[in-house]
Parts: sequence; structure tokens; C-alpha cells
Amino acid sequence: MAQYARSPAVAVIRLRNPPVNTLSFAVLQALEDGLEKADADPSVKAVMICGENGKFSAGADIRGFSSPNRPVKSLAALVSLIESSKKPVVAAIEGIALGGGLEVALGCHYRVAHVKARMGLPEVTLGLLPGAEGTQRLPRLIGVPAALDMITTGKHIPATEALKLGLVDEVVEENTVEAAIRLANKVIGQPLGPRRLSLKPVPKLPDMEAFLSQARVRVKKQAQGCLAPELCFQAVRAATQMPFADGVRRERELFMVLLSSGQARALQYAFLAERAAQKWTTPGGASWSSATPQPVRSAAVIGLGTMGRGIVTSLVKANIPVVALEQDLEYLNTGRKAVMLLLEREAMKMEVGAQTLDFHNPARLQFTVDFDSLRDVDLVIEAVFENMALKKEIFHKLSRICKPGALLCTNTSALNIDEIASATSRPQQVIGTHFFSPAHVMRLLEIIYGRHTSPTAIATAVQLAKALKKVGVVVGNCFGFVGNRMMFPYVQQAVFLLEEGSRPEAVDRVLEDFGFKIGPFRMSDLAGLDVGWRSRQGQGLTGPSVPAGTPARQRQGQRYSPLPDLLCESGRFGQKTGKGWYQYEKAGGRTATPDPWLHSLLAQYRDTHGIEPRFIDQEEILERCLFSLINEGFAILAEGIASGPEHLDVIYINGYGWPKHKGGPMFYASTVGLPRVLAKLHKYSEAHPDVPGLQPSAFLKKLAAVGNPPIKEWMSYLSQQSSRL
Ligand SMILES: CCC/C=C/C(=O)SCCNC(=O)CCNC(=O)[C@H](O)C(C)(C)COP(=O)([O-])OP(=O)([O-])OC[C@H]1O[C@@H](n2cnc3c(N)ncnc32)[C@H](O)[C@@H]1OP(=O)([O-])[O-]
Repeated sequence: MAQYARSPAVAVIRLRNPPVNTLSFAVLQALEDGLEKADADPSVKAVMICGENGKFSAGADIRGFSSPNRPVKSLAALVSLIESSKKPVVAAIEGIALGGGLEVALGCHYRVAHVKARMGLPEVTLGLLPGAEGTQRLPRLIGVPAALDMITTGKHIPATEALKLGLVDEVVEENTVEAAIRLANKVIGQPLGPRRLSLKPVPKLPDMEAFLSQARVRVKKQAQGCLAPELCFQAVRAATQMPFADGVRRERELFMVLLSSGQARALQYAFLAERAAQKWTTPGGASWSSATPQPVRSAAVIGLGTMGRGIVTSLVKANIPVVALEQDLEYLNTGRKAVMLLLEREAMKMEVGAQTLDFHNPARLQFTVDFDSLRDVDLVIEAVFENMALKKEIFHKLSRICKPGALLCTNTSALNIDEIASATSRPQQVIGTHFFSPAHVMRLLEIIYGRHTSPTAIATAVQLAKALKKVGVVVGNCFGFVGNRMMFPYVQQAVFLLEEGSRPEAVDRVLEDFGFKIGPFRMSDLAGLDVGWRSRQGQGLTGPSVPAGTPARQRQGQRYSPLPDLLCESGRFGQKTGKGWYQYEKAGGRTATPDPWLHSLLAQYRDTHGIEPRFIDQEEILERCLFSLINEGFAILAEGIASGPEHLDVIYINGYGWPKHKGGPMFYASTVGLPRVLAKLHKYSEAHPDVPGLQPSAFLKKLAAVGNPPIKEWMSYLSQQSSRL
């Protein structure tokens, strides 16, 4: 709703729709009523619009875009109504003015912002454009380069930058509403023509055409398959080429194209999925709504390898004092240098000096080899390499040394949390925190609870993720957890496709064209092929512990490909050795080139094993890789390892480079249609009966059988009994 009040000559209209004052129909209607009332009242000389609870508005309701009654046209009409008011209208921007919220403010004749307010037109990140005439007004106010930047990136800018750009007229540190009322009183009677943005010309550039053509190339490059940035560009270009009314018509046409696109639906789903994933529950009944986190005022990190360094950097950036521990002075010194380098770089990027991050202060960041220094910390993150015996030894020590109540986290990508916790006397405080490399950059944090992990421990880890500006997703304990478990069948299919006739570059191209940042073979080369090799050796799948007489391409009755093992046996570990599935310019090089050596290895391999190579088309590559990954996702949901498909999608978007405009693997499956996914899995599993990853999961079959329900209803078809935990 919008509340109407008076401050003698100024009518005050307050947008009220908690928590972020989205512009629902009711809010728009009340805003319109308020404007009409102010217009009709001769004692009102000016109007001030502000938001309830220190927030102006987060714009249109994202949940409303899929509704047939979406308020697109009425929002644009309302912005015009504000602008055409005969009495001056001032926006008092506190907290946020985003999307339609900022467009309302652009309709106002003046804007006053609080110094801590942020403004932006993030529609592009939702697959849309600012369709309430924002693409036409903003360039008139702040010029084409700045407007194009804001509209095509969707970035939020602070009030101080908004002031420099001319987006707001005043920035205040005290009460914004009072400052806006003061301004409203001051401008009573002044001509409004020059303040109406629709009447202003777009500021000229010396060579607008050249600027626009360069900008278009930049926008296309950054878009990575997303439609919205290009259409945002076209709408802004229209502002430079047409009168306001024609530009608005063009904006509306482009908006409708985007609104009906699958990409907009996927991106809006991804936004809401990220919020849904914060609402964790466990099959044991623990939940975000009842668990309370413990404060984390200090932390320790054990192990300063690649992961540990990134984790220390993240903690320092979040202003949490850290003790960094290594096993001996040599490792400690190497780790310290690397961490300092990372922090220097981060400080430069953040445009704050090392002094603000304060990492030279031993009270903020301390390096040690002494376990006793961990006595008083609130939380420890162990980040040594993946070795169960070593991790158990460390946790045993921690359980003796750390203060009661300290949260004990293990950074692992696959190891059993319960087994690690069994080495302590306090398994309720042990939890998995799976960071992704580089840990100070990647947004995902998989949070893995064990059999005994307490709800408080889970809530504390979730809170930590927030403090680190990461997306924490709570999942159950199983081999590979969610992300890597779904990745296994995907990579397995990619390798089987090579055996059958394809090449790494062909498989990668198909998945990169789909939208992945890198395909499975470039990803393996980047991560290092030796990691999986060691794990397979540990599982007895390769190496000397494989019993004599085991068929080369079979393990426990299932199809197995020794190809990755053969590469490792030749010392090809990927980028770090300059050779893997591709060749690189040097060890540590990053430019992947197809390798004739590998092609001839594949030919020889097929000869040796009597495989007749065949041409494999793009459809088969895509379906076998993606549908086997999705199939595993259904098994994970059925086992209660994750609370919903949104959790899996958030993990894939933020940790595995899944294209956000395709909404995540489970959302993608819902758009393909579950009966089709099922039929394809049936087809491929019939052709490859010895590959369990292609056999459709019972949950997928059930959902297809009940008529392909929408994704938000999937979990209601899961009976409680099927939960494994
Ligand atoms: C008409 C044509 C042109 C106009 C287009 C538009 O305006 S497009 C829109 C352009 N605007 C945007 O893209 C802004 C998108 N929003 C944001 O960027 C952030 O939410 C934030 C910065 C507003 C607050 O961040 P924060 O970390 O403080 O909090 P938080 O993120 O956890 O959110 C709290 C709750 O609010 C909910 N919610 C929030 N916004 C919307 C919304 N617009 N809609 C619906 N719901 C919204 C959110 O789901 C959550 O609900 P839950 O899960 O508790 O039920």
C-alpha cells in the first residue's frame, strides 16, 4: 500500500509493502490515488514519495512476471503521471531504489538520497529491461555511456556515485525524508519543464555512432548467450535515435520479447531459487526457522594450500580475525607470502587500502604452527588435503584443544563427515564446508551436515556463508555431496563418448555452446586429472590393488573407462603439466589446443578394445551428459540429501558454471519436460545397460507418471519414507 499524509504544504506518500516495498498492483493503485488527492487539494503545493522501513523500493514484484495480470503497463503509466504532475514531486531514496523503484524516482522532478542508499536497474539480470520508460529517461538524465553501463550490467551504484552522475540532486547523511520535504518546500513555484526528463534531449556525444558500435561489441561479449543485454542496448540506442514517445514504444516491444523468453523465466527462477535455498531443512526436522546461529567473532584455518589461502582471504575480507595454521615453518612461510599477495590484490580491487582490510595487524591475521593458538577461536576451518587419516588426526586434536562450543568445519569435496566427526568428542559441532576454488572468488559454499550435527552448527555455517558474501547451500552427507555427485555421471558420459568415437574438443564445444563456461575436458585439465586418479586408486578402481584378470573396461559388473588413468600414467595431469585431454603452450599454460597425440591414443585404444568408432551427433552428446547429471539430481532429492530442486540449481549456477539463463539443471529438466528426459534416459540405458547412471531414477519416473508437475510441486510427490536419513 501507499500511505498518504501531510507535512503542511507537502503531501507525503509512503510506499509500504514489506519487506522491500515491491510495486504490487495495490501499491501502484494507492500511489495513483495519493497523487490524485494531492493534485485535487489546493493547500498541497508539492509531493514527496518515500518508502517504509528505510527502503524506497526494490521495484516490480519478481513473482508477478509470470502472472497474466502483471503490472507492466500501469507502472509506466504511473511514472508518466508522476512526471506530468503540476506540483513538484521529490523522491526521498533510502536503502534501495531498484528496477521499477528507480523508474518511479526518475518520474519524480527531484531526487534526494541517503548516503548509504544504492540505486540500479537490475532488470537485465532477470532477463528483462527497465520497461517503465527507464531506458528512455535515464540516458536523458545521466548521458548515454553511464546509462548504458547501468542498464546493460544491472549494477547497483552507491549514492555518492549517483550524485556524481547527476542521478540524484542531493545526498544527505541525516534524515532523508526531512531533507526531501525541505527541498520540496524550496522548489514550490519553480518551473517544472526542465525537470521533466521526457522533455529533455539525450546529451550528445562527439561521435555517438562510433560509441554505440563499440559498446555493442562489449555488451555482446559480456552477455555470454544472454539475450537481455543486447535488447537493453537496443532500447538505449532507440533513445538516441527517436523522440521520447517512439523510444517508449520501442522499449515496450523489446520488453515484450524478453518477457516471453525462456531466459527471463529461468533468470527470475534463479533469483528466487537463491532465496529459497536459504530456507534449509533436514529430514530430522531441523530448520532455518527454528535454529539460531552462534556469533563468529574469530576463526582459524588449518592448512595454507590453495584452498586454505582463499579461505583466509575470504575471512579477512569479511572482517573476521583469523589464525592461520600450518604444519611447519617452511609451509607457513610459503603460505603467508601467498595469502599476503592475495590480500594485497583484493585490497586493490576493493579500492580500499591494505589499511582498511588491516591484514598486517596480528590481531586481525596471525600465522602460527602452534595448535594451542586455536584455543579461543569460535570456529575452525580445516583445509588440509583430502586424506581421511590426516583429517581425523586433526579433528581429534581440535576436539581436545578448542573451547567448548567452537564450530569445527572440514573443507572437503567428498569425504564422509560422520567419519571425521567420529574422531572428536563433539560430533554435534562438526560440519562440512565445501569451498570452491578459488575460495575467495567463488560464491558457492556447500554446507554438509552429518548424522550428529546440531541445528545451531548448521545455522552458524549458513550465517558464516552470508558474512563471507557467499551462497551457502545446506545438504546431507553422501559421497561427493550434491555438486560432485551429480558431476560424476556427467564426466563419465563425456569419457564414454570419447571411447565410442568422439573427441574432447567436440564434447566440450557442445557443452560450451549450451552455455557452460568450460566443457568437461577443459574443466578436468584445469582441476588436474591426478585428483580423480588418486581417488580411484583409493577406491581400488585402478592401480596395483585391482585384482588380476579384471576386465580393462569393467568394474563390479559396470562399465568403466580406463582412459583417464592411461593419461595419468603418461604423466598427463592437465594444465599443470602442459598436457592432459589437450596440449598447452607450457606447463601451467591456459590455452588448450587439440592434441594429435591424444587422437592417436584414442584410435589405438578403440582398436585394442575392438570398439568401432561412430559419429556422435550434438544431441546425443548433450543429452547423455546433461540427462545423466539431472538423473542423479532426482536420486539426491529422493534420498533427502537436499531439500528441493532449487538447492541443486543454486549449487550448479554458483559452483559449476551452469548458465544462469538456463536456470540450473533441475529447472532445465522442467523446461525440457520430464517425460522427454525419461524417454531419452530409457533409450540410452537400453543402448548401455551396464551404465547405472543412465537408468532413470525412481523419482523421475514417478514425476513423469503423475503428469510432469511444475517444479515447485515436485517435493510434494516424495513420500517421507523414501528419505534415506
Ligand atoms: C515493470 C517493468 C520494469 C520493472 C521491472 C522491475 O522492477 S524487476 C525487479 C527489479 N528489482 C530487483 O531486481 C531487485 C531484486 N532484489 C534484490 O536485489 C535484493 O532482494 C535486495 C537488494 C532488494 C534486498 O536484499 P537482501 O539481501 O536484503 O534480502 P533478500 O534478497 O533476501 O530479499 C528479501 C525478501 O524480499 C524478496 N524480494 C526482494 N526483491 C524482490 C522483488 N523485486 N520482487 C519480489 N520479491 C523480492 C526476496 O525474495 C526475499 O523474500 P523471502 O525469500 O524472504 O520470501
